[in-house]
Amino acid sequence: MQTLPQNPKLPSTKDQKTIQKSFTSTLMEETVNKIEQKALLRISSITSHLVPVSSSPLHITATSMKDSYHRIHGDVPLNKAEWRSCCDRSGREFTDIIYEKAVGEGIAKITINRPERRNAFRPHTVKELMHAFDNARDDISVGVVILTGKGTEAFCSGGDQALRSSTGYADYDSFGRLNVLDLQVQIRRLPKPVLAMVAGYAVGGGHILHMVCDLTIAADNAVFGQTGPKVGSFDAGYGCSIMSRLVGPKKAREMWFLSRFYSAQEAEKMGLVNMVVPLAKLQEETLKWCREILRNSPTAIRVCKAALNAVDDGHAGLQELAGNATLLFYGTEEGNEGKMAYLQRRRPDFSKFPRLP
Ligand SMILES: CC(C)(COP(=O)(O)OP(=O)(O)OC[C@H]1O[C@@H](n2cnc3c(N)ncnc32)[C@H](O)[C@@H]1OP(=O)(O)O)[C@@H](O)C(=O)NCCC(=O)NCCSC(=O)c1cc(O)c2ccccc2c1O
Repeated sequence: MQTLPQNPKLPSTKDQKTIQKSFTSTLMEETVNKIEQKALLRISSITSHLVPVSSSPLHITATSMKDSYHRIHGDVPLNKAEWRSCCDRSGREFTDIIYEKAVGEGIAKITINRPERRNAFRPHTVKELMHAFDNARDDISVGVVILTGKGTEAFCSGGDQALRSSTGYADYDSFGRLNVLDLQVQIRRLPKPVLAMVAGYAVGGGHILHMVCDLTIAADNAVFGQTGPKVGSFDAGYGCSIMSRLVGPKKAREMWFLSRFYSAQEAEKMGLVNMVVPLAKLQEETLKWCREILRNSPTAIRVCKAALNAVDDGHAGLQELAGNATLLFYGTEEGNEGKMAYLQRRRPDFSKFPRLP
């Protein structure tokens, strides 16, 4: 046990004893707290995969802990967001999607709006999705983007099979397209987190869309799977490589070769989703995650997203990550000295900048 150091400045032995007593009891209290916290965490880790955390009677999360980290960074508000709807860049209403921003918060929400087709996308849908993602990227007040589907039946059921032709999916042009591949890359490279909020089916190309998002919050009615091999299609790009990274090579083969469907709970166990919540709590939980992310450093998140993708994305991944280094360098005096010297037609003086070890 720790003892107080002998201090000649302390007034009396009696007082010292009193202080020693209160010091000891504080220490004991802290120790009991720590043991309690460890036990709570242990119980939480055992039970969290058995029942959705939010519906568990043992609703114990790290945020209920009492240490200074949790006291300072603790809970985020769970209030509903007030959504303001946005038009496309020419001021026209979107037809296949709903694009909204939360008033006073850095959250954009993009909803695929073809519920009568289980939110299957056609080329025009993808075109609109790309416009919205572009806008969310360029809007500096937006820090996080939610991608979801209208209604509770489906997040997205992939490409609209009624429009599939020998040249891809065709609607507004006489030729077909596979433009969802460009959308996947756009989400992957977006320097802000994208959260998939999944209720109902996320299958086929819709399953791949949730996989390319950074995080997935699923309702307990969500269903995940690839259908390609049953409908004469496949996505041998991100659809295979990202899946293999997420669930491992064996499980990825199972998902593609057998084309089965998996429940939300199974998907969570496989590492396909971050959290499963009751359908009624889906929006609330997703907003909570967004708000928690928005409290953190946007630059740290931006660089981490690029870094987490860099190895898998090869040259393109490195380019994205390295672009962040350049961006940060432009904000330094050293970077600025180079620019100023060029503009002032003089030799740059980098001598005052340290060569850090
Ligand atoms: C998603 C389902 C399992 C849902 O079944 P459920 O019984 O709940 O509903 P219905 O089947 O009755 O559907 C209601 C209604 O929606 C229509 N619909 C659903 N999905 C689609 C779709 N993908 N395309 C067109 N229409 C769809 C359905 O026909 C009904 O209409 P009614 O008029 O009859 O009311 C089930 O619907 C289902 O299995 N859907 C198909 C899933 C699928 O196979 N998707 C395509 C996979 S391939 C793909 O997505 C894909 C797209 C790309 O752009 C690629 C690009 C590059 C490479 C690969 C690509 C790729 O593989």
